Amino acid sequence: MKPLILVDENIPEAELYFENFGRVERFAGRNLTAADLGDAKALIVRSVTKVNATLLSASQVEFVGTCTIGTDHIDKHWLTSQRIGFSSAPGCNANSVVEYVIAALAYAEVDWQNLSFGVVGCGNVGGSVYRALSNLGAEVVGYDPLIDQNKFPIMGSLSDVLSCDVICIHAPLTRDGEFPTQYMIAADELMQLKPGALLVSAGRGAVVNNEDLLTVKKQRSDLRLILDVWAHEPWVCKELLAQAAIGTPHIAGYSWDGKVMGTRMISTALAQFWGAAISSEPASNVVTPSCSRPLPLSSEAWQQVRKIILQSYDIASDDQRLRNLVNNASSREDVERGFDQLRRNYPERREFRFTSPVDKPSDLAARQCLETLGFPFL
Ligand SMILES: NC(=O)C1=CN([C@@H]2O[C@H](COP(=O)(O)OP(=O)(O)OC[C@H]3O[C@@H](n4cnc5c(N)ncnc54)[C@H](O)[C@@H]3O)[C@@H](O)[C@H]2O)C=CC1
Ligand SMILES: O=C(O)C(=O)[C@H](O)COP(=O)(O)O
Repeated sequence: MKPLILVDENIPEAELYFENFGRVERFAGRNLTAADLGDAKALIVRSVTKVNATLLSASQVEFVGTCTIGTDHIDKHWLTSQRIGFSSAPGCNANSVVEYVIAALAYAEVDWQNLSFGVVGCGNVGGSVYRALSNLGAEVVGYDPLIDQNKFPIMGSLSDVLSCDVICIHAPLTRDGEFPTQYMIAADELMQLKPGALLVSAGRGAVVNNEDLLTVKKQRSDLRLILDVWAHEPWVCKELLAQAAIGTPHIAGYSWDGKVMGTRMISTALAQFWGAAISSEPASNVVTPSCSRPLPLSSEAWQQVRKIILQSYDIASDDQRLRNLVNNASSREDVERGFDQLRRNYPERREFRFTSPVDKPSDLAARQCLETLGFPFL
């Protein structure tokens, strides 16, 4: 009999990608316990399942895969000590997060052309955001003390980044090492932000101290917030959400293409671990942003671009669904349950390169800009 592979219910296409080398059974990620593991040989999770000795020490699991970029929910040292195989899916939904940021800017009517952007964490996600914004003609500075400082044209200190018009946070959640990120953006950092600054938080909620954020935002009505991640998920603070220009339930990386890429990358890793045949082309994180810098956009052309971006990704609906949930919930449990439901039932969102706008904009610069973003006009 084929080995049992337990797969989170929120991982699409698992049957397609895993069933030729195992029996797939689904589980609800947030509630998985040691007693549910049975004779599973592989466990495939998302970020809501804490994988550690408590969950696995009495199990037969020999491989853990997470169809996510982030790994802060996994005790990797313990897995290594037990010789349990492990793989994450680096970069699988990086392009989805880039498109989230672009759609959020479009929805908030932030014309990126003459603004300065600071990117905290310049890995697969932050690096792609950096390149996408530079390609669109924005001025970008990165802060990432752990990478080669020549990797991007302009790197600076955290203060340099905090002095920009827009600050995009894409650092992972870490609690140790020389540069831990937990609460790295707290009251002092928030008070440094320039008047009218816009903060985009799409890494992990606890990189930003949410209590400080609420306090500072109440004192500084000039600041604008775009929040996809929350320090105490699945709970969302109603007061903080009310202060956000855009608030979404941790779905920046939830394009259909990004999620399926995660499934494919982990099925490839498991097949390699077991020496099984791979059921599809080997997966990679495919998107290479174009390097051409488009022509400057007139304000009318920018509006054409904005409209097409928002037709492709209706971020307003993501924001509205979260507000409906949080504003109508009668208890903390309601919010937590609803948050997970919004994520489980997330609509199929295709990336820009798979959506053909109905109207081709008449303006050449608008068309070039959209092509730079990946829209397939030609
Ligand atoms: N909102 C969402 O839906 C999603 C959120 N994420 C989050 O974004 C994080 C980043 O993703 P990737 O870029 O793909 O990861 P990555 O591992 O490729 O890059 C992370 C970068 O952050 C840098 N970094 C670490 N500590 C730092 C610090 N103290 N200050 C500044 N930079 C620091 C690292 O050097 C690295 O270059 C993930 O760990 C995950 O938590 C990822 C995908 C979707
Ligand atoms: O890849 C990551 O890291 C993410 O944050 C995911 O996009 C979030 O997905 P879940 O694993 O929390 O469903």
